[in-house]
Amino acid sequence: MGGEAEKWVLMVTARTPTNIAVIKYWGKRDETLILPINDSISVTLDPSHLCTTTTVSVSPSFDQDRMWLNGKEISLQGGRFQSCLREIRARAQDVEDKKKGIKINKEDWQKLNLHIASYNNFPTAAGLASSAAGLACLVFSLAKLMNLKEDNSQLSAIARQGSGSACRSLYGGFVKWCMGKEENGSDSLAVQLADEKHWDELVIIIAVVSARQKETSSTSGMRDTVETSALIEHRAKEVVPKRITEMEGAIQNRDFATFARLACTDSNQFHAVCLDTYPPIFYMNDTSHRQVLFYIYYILITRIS
Ligand SMILES: Nc1ncnc2c1ncn2[C@@H]1O[C@H](COP(=O)(O)OP(=O)(O)OP(=O)(O)O)[C@@H](O)[C@H]1O
Ligand SMILES: C[C@@](O)(CCOP(=O)(O)OP(=O)(O)O)CC(=O)O
Repeated sequence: MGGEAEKWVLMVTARTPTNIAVIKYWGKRDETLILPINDSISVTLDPSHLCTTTTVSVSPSFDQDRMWLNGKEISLQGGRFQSCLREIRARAQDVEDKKKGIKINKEDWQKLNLHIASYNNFPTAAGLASSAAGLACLVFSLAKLMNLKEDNSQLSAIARQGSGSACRSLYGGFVKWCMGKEENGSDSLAVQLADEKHWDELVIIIAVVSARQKETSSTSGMRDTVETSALIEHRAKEVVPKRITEMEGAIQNRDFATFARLACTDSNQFHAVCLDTYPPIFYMNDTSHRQVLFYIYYILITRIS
């Protein structure tokens, strides 16, 4: 380790958008590695809208890993944060900043502590996938700080271990999380189906009708569903595989009628398995029942040729 040992600080800031699932992930086959019971597909939002901004910094003067979320210190002791930190440190490379006279050898990352400050510009834990943007941003910014060689798909497998939906936020556009078959999760990662320019007439409008924290987190809600719902196996094995194939086709062909029908029916089935869970989970309120929560508008732009 070089530089004036006690004084230097190296930092990286990254911004990551959230993603909205159009074929939803709900249910795990492995709780620790976060392996899902079905594939899912999402649309990543424009990074200038709903997003997380995370600054990660390292200094020999930091005496422990610490994290602040929206200005308030939170514990990094949870298994999910620890999995991400461990996986990233294991892949860390040498880093040199000649201007600052800093040289960090890859072994040094095991001893150096991190300070992490993250902000969501939208409600946290309210059903707008803050864990997706948050954990993807954490993994991406740490990968930059520690000079990882892994590509986004390999990073998505690390982000997945922080929060399942986070693996899809490593890419823009339309993204598929392939559930994978391996027990160690090595093939459970995100791939980009089409980039953000592919369907630029598609506009997603998110209307927040309640910014309150959800009563049941996704993590515990899907655990209860897998344990108690009689419908979830039928959804995961029979319904979703067909919808995934159809949705991939709808995206490739920019077929809005099919895209909208699948997104709406899949969302409705997700809420149906929540209701089929014991005790039942209610994520929709009266306003969402009046169908103003999500509207996806397809704007046909008339081009003068
Ligand atoms: N910026 C962030 N950095 C790190 N962790 C975050 C960040 N934002 C949220 N989280 C973590 O994600 C948790 C919220 O996840 P949860 O899945 O319950 O809600 P959500 O992701 O907002 O909604 P949903 O999963 O229904 O779309 C927070 O309690 C926190 O632990
Ligand atoms: C309804 C969902 O948004 C559920 C997201 O669940 P999380 O990814 O937040 O759950 P954990 O993996 O336990 O962190 C559907 C989806 O994003 O596919």
